[in-house]
Order: sequence, then structure tokens, then C-alpha cells
Amino acid sequence: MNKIIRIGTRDSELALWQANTVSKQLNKLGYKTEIIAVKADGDIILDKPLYELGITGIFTKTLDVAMIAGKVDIAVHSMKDVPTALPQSIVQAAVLKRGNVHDILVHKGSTDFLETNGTIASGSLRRKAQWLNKYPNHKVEDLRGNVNTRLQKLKDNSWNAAIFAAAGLERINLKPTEFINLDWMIPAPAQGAMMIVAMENDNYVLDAVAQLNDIETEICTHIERQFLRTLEGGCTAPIGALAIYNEEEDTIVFKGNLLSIDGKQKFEIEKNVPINEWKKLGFFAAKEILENGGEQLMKELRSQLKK
Ligand SMILES: NCc1[nH]cc(CCC(=O)O)c1CC(=O)O
Repeated sequence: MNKIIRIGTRDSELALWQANTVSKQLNKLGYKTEIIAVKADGDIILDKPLYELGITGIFTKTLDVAMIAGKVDIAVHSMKDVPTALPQSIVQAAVLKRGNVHDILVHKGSTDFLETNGTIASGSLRRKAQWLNKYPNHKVEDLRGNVNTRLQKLKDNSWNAAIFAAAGLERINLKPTEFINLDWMIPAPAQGAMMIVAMENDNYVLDAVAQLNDIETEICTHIERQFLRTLEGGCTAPIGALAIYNEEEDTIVFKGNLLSIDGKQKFEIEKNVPINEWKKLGFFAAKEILENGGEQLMKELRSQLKK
């Protein structure tokens, strides 16, 4: 059999870069591919913050539907945009080796505002909350759109800076010279990783795509998404999570946090556990936060976010 694997993707430059990467890797293994780009609802509605839309999966739904309808065979997503519960019949077929996991602050030459009063831009609840927690005197303005649009909006506005995922800018060669690494900020669960989804009964495609899976990234993102899933209960709360494999010690170093929208409340957890405990690590870390005050905060967040 030599069928063409149709790769579904969003039509932003970053999404197309990611789909092309998957395409090339499959071609190298001898598979034929075709890229099918679609516009996702999350890319069409730009005048509202994402969390106000109260929908998870706004970037992935369009492609889920296309796949169930048989129009594409796989879809390539930024894994952090994929809801923790996949639609029925759709499965995680592979996770590619992760890129840069961190957030960066893109500024305009001077970082003096960090010490005084700054206005920075981000559409992400997680980034907003962590920023305000560290810089309580700053203002955070909303910023939506794909990476290219957001860079342009930063130029056009008087904000001091804006926050981006390093991976997104690096992939499409748009990382400017004026930026600082936000090593202290805990990234979104699965940031910097790409996920391929496919239909659960499509064995030809599942076998093909499985060859692109990176086990270390699969384990780390599993931990982060389990942490998210255990905390969230279906709402888009300010949650960060990062698991890193420490090869020397054969351990997983995990950091996770949960904040209030205004950044005033923060629950944070750090664990270093033997690799063989990875399967439940995200769950236990989330439970610990929930039992130490996080439960109450999640309740408040759910009513604030109307979900
Ligand atoms: N939600 C937007 C989004 N989804 C994935 C990336 C970048 C790639 C990644 O983090 O995996 C971005 C851009 C950003 O957050 O700045």
C-alpha cells in the first residue's frame, strides 16, 4: 500500500512550518504526503481574549472535524493548543522532539521599564498572571493573533514589550535581537512540542507516524498535561507546567503552578523524582496543590471564567 497521507494544518506561517516538518520526516521514511491547510475559528475571532470565548480547543476543532469527515488523515498541532481530552476516535499518534520550551519577552531596545512601571502585552491568562505576580505595578494589555500579527501589533502600539513562546519565533526565523529569556516563567503544559493526531483505527497512518515519536518528549508532556487535566476541570485557568528529564540522575524534574487571574495568589510545586514514577507525577503534583488551597482557587477561577 502506498496511499498519500493528507496532513491537516492551520494556515498560519508557524502551523505550516510545523506541518512541513512532519511532511519532510514522513517523506524521508518513504511515505507520500499532501498538506491541506484550513482556517481555524481561533484564527478568525481576534477581537476577544481567548478565555472570554470560554472554549477549549478552538484551534484544533476545525481539524478534528475535517479528520472525522475523512478529509485529512492526520493533523499537526502545537501540543499546548490541544485540549487534554481528545474527541472520540481521535488519538495522539506521535509527539515530536521538543524545541525551546521557554517564553521570551520581546522588547523595543530598553528594559528600564522592568524596574519601574511597564505595560506589556499578552493574551494568555498564564503569562498575565505570572507577570503580575512578579511585577505587581505593571499593566498587562490583551494581545491576540498569530505570531506574525502579534509582532506587528507590538510595533504599532506603545507597549514596552510582549511575551511569546520562543519556539514559535525560532521556527519561522522571527526571533528578534531585542528579547530576554523568561527562565523564571513556567511555560504552558507541552509548550514547544508538536503533536500529531490520527484516527484510532487507521493502522497504516498510525504505524507511519509512530516512527516520528520522541519518547522523552512524550513522557514529559504526558506529565505536564496530566497536571493540567487534574487541576483544570475544563476551564482555561492560569496554569504552568514543565517536566525535564535529568539524564545524569535518571530523574524527572517537575515544576508546576496555578495562579489567580490578577497574579496575587500563586501555588507552586517542584518535584524531583526517579524516572519510574513518571506515570502519576502530574496527578500527584496537582493533588498536592488542590489540597493546599488550590481547590478553592479553582472554584473561584471557574466562576470568573464562567465555565
Ligand atoms: N497559542 C499560540 C501558540 N501555540 C503554539 C505557539 C508556539 C509554539 C509552541 O509554544 O509550541 C504559540 C505562539 C505563542 O505562544 O507565542
